[in-house]
Amino acid sequence: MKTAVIVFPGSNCDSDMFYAIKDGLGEDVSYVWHTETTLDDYDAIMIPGGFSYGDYLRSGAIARFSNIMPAVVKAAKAGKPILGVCNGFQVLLEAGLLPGAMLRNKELKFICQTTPLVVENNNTIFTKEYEDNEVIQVPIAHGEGNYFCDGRTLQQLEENNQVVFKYHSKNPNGSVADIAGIINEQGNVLGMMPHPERAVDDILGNKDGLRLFQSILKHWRESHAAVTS
Ligand SMILES: NC(=O)CC[C@H](N)C(=O)O
Repeated sequence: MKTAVIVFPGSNCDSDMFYAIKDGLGEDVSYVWHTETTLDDYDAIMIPGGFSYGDYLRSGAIARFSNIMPAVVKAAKAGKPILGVCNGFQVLLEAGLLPGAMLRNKELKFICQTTPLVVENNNTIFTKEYEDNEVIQVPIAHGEGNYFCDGRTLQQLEENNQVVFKYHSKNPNGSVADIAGIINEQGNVLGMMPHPERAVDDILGNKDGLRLFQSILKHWRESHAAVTS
């Protein structure tokens, strides 16, 4: 599986994502600078965390107009797995690839801590390696993680099982319905505020994030085998 990690000016979790794929998963991975215009060579696309364009206007609002974004939209339409973590989630929202918007944390403070999450939907290409309703520990690190959408959108998200992760026991940022991560209707674009790439090795404290990447790889291997057999 060939994975692209998109890099914008101000991305700062690109190396974490790169090594989660390279060392954690043992798969081929490349950085792709935001001025590039194609992702055709890649099987999976990662949009990492950080402060793209300094979070000016709104987090992700400028990165969303980068040259690489039409290729991200094309990959999304083609059904390739696309994972946006933290600032990556914010970019996906701004690009309209996921519904809703991100507000500043309720307490108006940047929060950096390991946080328990519930796997609300383990029937996705990103979460097959988790148990349903499993509680996992994943770090968060954000100032704008207060996910918001209107009531109708929330109802649709809940009805379609598009809420993939919720905060468990304590909501750190005030997000609607304790949402920590959502997937698109097609099931191939996941945005989440917590950082699974920071939980892929015992030396980082835990490996609960690794199974997310293993799920993507398993899905890719299964669909690849189906195509070639
Ligand atoms: N770690 C990150 O991606 C930070 C996200 C973001 N720019 C924020 O603070 O809200």
